[in-house]
Amino acid sequence: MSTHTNTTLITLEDFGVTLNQKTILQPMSLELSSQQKIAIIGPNGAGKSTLLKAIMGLIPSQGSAKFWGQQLEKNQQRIAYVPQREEVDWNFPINTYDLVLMGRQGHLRFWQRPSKQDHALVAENIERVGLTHLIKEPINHLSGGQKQRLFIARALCQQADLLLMDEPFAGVDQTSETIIFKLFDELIAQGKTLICVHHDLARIPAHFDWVVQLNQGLISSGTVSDSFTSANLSKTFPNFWPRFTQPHEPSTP
Ligand SMILES: Nc1ncnc2c1ncn2[C@@H]1O[C@H](COP(=O)(O)OP(=O)(O)OP(=O)(O)O)[C@@H](O)[C@H]1O
Repeated sequence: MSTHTNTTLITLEDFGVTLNQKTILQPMSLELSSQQKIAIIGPNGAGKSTLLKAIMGLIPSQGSAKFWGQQLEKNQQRIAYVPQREEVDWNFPINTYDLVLMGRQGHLRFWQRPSKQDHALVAENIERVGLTHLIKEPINHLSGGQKQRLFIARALCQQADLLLMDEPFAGVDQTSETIIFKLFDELIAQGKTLICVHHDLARIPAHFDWVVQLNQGLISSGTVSDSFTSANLSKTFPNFWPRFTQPHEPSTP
């Protein structure tokens, strides 16, 4: 059993994104606690990826985003970002092992070579995501699900406390999905916090604790039981609801 306690991890205040004079995310304020599996959901173009990139400081934003009550720069090493698969150059000439080893970079001074412990951590995390047999393969030889697991292994090597993942289940086979969800539970038990942009609404109740609903701004943020409701989903997905039905909430005729 975990000895960690939930604390406020992310605090956004009037946090918004405007790019090329277009408002992508209206200013929002919210708090997210640690040691939870948090899903970010919303229709295409809702601003889900934008929110992750903006809080990671990869694109400009307005307002304030704090991690453990401090600016990003103070905590960068404690946060791992797993980008959407399409954003990675899979033809980059690097193999599975070396890509995961990159997760250790932030822990090394520029003159230091990876230590025995660094290499042990790489091997351990590659094993954890079930890719040991592909250790020497160039990354573009991996399947969709294996590619997602590869980046999760790199994030694990970083030994981050917060993992921000942009659609880690996109194009993932059943084996990879099972491995990743199991890993999520192990990470939560270790006190980590996971934030995932997620598309599969049917998986939310079973696999996530908290859900943030976006549609060009914040629609709702709350526990799955309180906030994953038809009322909120119809605001988040106005063009599709009631085509979506919640697994635990029968649709009304
Ligand atoms: N640099 C940019 N300049 C202007 N608009 C942008 C820029 N980057 C993204 N956008 C727009 O911001 C909106 C939100 O994009 P984003 O990728 O965050 O959506 P998303 O919710 O992740 O969508 P999806 O589910 O399709 O991945 C889109 O309308 C997109 O066209």
